[in-house]
Amino acid sequence: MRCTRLEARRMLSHINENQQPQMVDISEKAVSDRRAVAEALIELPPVFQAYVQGGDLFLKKGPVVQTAIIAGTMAVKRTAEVIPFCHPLPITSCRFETDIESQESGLRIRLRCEVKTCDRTGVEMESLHGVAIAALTIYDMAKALSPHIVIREVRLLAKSGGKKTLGQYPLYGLVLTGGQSQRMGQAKALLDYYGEPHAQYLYNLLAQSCEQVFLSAQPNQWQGTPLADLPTLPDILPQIGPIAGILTALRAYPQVNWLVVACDLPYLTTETLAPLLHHYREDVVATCYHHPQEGFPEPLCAIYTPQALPVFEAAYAEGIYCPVKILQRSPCQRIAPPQPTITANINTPEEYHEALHHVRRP
Ligand SMILES: Nc1nc2c(ncn2[C@@H]2O[C@H](COP(=O)(O)OP(=O)(O)OP(=O)(O)O)[C@@H](O)[C@H]2O)c(=O)[nH]1
Ligand SMILES: [Mg+2]
Repeated sequence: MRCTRLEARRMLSHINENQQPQMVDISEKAVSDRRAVAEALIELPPVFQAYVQGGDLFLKKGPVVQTAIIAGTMAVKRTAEVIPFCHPLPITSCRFETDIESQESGLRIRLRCEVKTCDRTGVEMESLHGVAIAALTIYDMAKALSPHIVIREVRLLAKSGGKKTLGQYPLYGLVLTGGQSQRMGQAKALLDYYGEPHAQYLYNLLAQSCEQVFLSAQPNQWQGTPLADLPTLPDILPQIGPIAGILTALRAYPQVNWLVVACDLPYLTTETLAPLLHHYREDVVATCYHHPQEGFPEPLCAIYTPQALPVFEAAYAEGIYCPVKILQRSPCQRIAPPQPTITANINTPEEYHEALHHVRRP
């Protein structure tokens, strides 16, 4: 598989000019507050159920969950000693949340570890190391009673901090390109307003403020085109309009903010996107522009929070596929567009030729 230009640039910082691995140089990065949350699930057979008491599991070696938290906290502080290219960081907070669930099949212990620092790089390795060692400690404390213990789903739930985050979540970008462009008669994502395919232009624009950007498309839609190398999230739902792309993205990365834009918006620039980023709110489903005349919310130039996933799932289950309707019935923050044209989408060849006059000012 060919790697994208972005991946190539990222990979380069992990190797030196002699192709040897090295620690990424973060000397020039800005210091900022950073947070990461990781989770692990541990499954234990039914024999353990008799030992649960007040949120812990009391076995011969002692209180299992409490001991795991201590082990995990120590692990968090020593991550850089264990993982070769990990930077040592001052940990300003380390908190575990635990939950024991009793099921027919046995016990399920869920461990979450939230780590904070204020530094030049993130603490995701620290939170992952913390839950991994806490889970191994549970295994060690419990194995004498039964070795049939499974540690599963050690994963990162959230990471924030640095430039490309909003509130407590990282910002990801999605350029919707999965439509059929029937009215245009040619792919809208490939139209040229600024000297390159417009989806490429929007990808670059979003990459200025987003940690990762994806094209939302049909599987293999852009093979053999200039967009082929861009990271893509292929729809996992039928081609029922933009909701298919938005829901695919929300499901794939539920713990991020999504800046979603349609590929047929020619007037988006750093300046016209700035108010959305500036007015972002975490306690709503989306922050979006409203249409100056009609007054409805524009869902295809908006920032969605993780709250959008259950809202879109419910709408999809009810057969409501129109994103405008979904936003109209959800708590969202609408802001006035700095220019009325920002939300103008271009659907026909006539509109395209007209728009070219406006975007290419001398
Ligand atoms: N991922 C994804 N994006 C879609 C889908 N349908 C439409 N879009 C995108 O959503 C945005 C708005 O859609 P429309 O204006 O209807 O665009 P379109 O469907 O390509 O154009 P028409 O065929 O003329 O309706 C565009 O950026 C489309 O590429 C879909 O099923 N999946
Ligand atoms: Mg359409």
